[in-house]
Amino acid sequence: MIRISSSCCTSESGGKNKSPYDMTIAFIGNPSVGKSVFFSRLTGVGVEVSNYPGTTVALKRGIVKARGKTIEVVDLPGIYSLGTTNEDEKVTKRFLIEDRPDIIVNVLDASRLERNLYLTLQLLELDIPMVIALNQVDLAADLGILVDADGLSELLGLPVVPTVATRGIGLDDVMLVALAEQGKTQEHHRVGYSQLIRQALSSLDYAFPNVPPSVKTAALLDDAEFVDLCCMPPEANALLSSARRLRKNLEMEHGISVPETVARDLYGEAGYIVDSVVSRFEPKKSLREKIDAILTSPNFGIAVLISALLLTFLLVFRVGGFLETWIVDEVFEPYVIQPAEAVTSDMPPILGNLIVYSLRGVEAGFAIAIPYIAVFYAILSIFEDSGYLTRAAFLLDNLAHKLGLHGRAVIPLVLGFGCNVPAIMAVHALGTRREKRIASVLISLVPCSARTVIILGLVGTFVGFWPAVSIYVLEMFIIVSLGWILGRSLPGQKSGFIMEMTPLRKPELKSTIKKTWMKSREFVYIAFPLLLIGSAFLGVVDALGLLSIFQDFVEPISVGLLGLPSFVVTALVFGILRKEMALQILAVLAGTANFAAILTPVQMYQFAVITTIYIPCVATIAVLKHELGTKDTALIVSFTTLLALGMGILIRVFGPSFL
Ligand SMILES: Nc1nc2c(ncn2[C@@H]2O[C@H](COP(=O)(O)OP(=O)(O)OP(=O)(O)O)[C@@H](O)[C@H]2O)c(=O)[nH]1
Ligand SMILES: [Mg+2]
Repeated sequence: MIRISSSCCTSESGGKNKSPYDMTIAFIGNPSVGKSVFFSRLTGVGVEVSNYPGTTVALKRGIVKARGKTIEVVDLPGIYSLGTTNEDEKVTKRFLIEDRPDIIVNVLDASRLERNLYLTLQLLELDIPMVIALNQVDLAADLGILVDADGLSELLGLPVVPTVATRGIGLDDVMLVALAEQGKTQEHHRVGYSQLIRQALSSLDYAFPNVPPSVKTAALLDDAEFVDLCCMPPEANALLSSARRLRKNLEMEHGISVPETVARDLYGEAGYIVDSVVSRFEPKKSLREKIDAILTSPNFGIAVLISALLLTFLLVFRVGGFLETWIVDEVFEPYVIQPAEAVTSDMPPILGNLIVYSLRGVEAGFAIAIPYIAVFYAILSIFEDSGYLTRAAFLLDNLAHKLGLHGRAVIPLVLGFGCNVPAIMAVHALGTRREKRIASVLISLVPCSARTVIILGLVGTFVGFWPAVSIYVLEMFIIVSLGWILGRSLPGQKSGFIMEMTPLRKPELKSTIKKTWMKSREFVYIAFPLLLIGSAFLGVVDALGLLSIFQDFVEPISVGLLGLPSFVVTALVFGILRKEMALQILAVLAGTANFAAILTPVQMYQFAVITTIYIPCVATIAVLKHELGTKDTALIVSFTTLLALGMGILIRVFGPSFL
């Protein structure tokens, strides 16, 4: 057992050229192999770990101390190859070249070795010392797959350590081996390309003797970014133009496509290695396969999906609602709000309002938001970790294609139900800019957990469960229609990316609790200061009589067009800061959380639909701007505002017939 002490220092991006640490170890591998489990177990830093590809979207750094050394560990987004198709591949390549880690720990999923080895073979060409963590051997054994680690080590010429990251098995050994490999020249395996590629590479060898093999292969594949990063401009240009000439020759004279031949060679070699080191036996458990077959069958699977969604909302509604009532009625009102009102009744109005409004803000955060958000995240975490999220994506693949998206975009869309911000960040793993634009617009309309607070806390509690569900149906209808229109009208390249199905596993209670806790805590840190300041500000503004001036000013819209009480518009303005704040501020303004006393069912429905659709919250606007630019973001803000206004008017006109 080695002693590892850790400190949590993470940064989101690269850019370190001279390292202040004794060594840097980078965890690299395909998506969902367990890199982040390694990282968080080693550093103690709580990074997101989930059973769907593309969980880690930015490079994360942490520090551990082992054997008297200060080691920087880096968790990278999962990639399938060192190609040029997506941002994650570029981030990884840039990191490998600019930061040049001392050791790569290439994490492999033992149950999907062939696919994983493709990247391993590419990494070998970089000539950076490497250790293989053969992870998920437990799952592989369950599936009847046994990998001969020693045989693999011999074939690759690298140390191979079998691991089960989730149980911490083999982690110490990986670190020990990595420490021992630092600075060593490894006599590792080289890819045996087919003859024509070999010839092309050796003629580049002749002309550019000092350029490493990985750069020559990249040049032959026309990966200009990689070549530019590795060579000085004159040499890079000369290498790229020689490689282009060679590629053209090969394509004209021999009729082969160089990228296809290189890919075939790599897969061929990966296949050969797998044949030599993998043995299969009849797995013990086939129950998993039976469940999987049901979950992914076209008709039954969809029925399970719809039931799962309904059950989710029912659970969030029932458990969240129960907790909300208990916290408001049994804790806050008798022990906090009423005593505070009694104490402040003799104070000057500004001071009295400042205190009471602030406390109502805290009450709204604890009572209205946390119960729903925590229950929602607990369920979402079970969906993620069980592998159900990727099955949902698979089932909805057809529908996604109709919306101009790939099935994989379903994952960010579903994550959007939790929070739009990480969901929009996750779109960067999608293939094309066109797909990113469509997915981002649609995600910003997905009812996130903050909007769920409003839908369930207001309409679910005071109008009824089914009217609340109907808001989700309405939202889905808007999202599907908009996606359909955008899919047909937006120009750009369509993506043919293959989605990987992550294995079905039993979610772990510990992981569910940890994730729910992390996300709820994040909510408290981010939302509560805003909530307190917002409520206090509102109290002062109200005491000064400024609130009514603003409300009178927008009355033609709020009262005239929408038929809502004038104070509602103030709540809507606060909703731009954070969506659930709209409801919390509404409670503060109304002086009660019993919304039925101040609004009709139609008005509550209108309020919930408008807050769900209009302007994404500021955090979402910020990531939209980062991913899509100012123009697209401004378009989304204007479009959603108009759409919300239109829907508000429609509900005012037609709502009374239904509610
Ligand atoms: N059974 C089993 N599950 C594992 C093991 N290691 C990781 N997992 C699970 O695999 C899933 C993916 O783990 P992550 O650490 O998020 O994977 P990652 O490589 O960081 O994935 P990306 O961030 O998407 O690139 C999670 O559900 C983990 O609990 C293991 O050794 N055995
Ligand atoms: Mg990760």
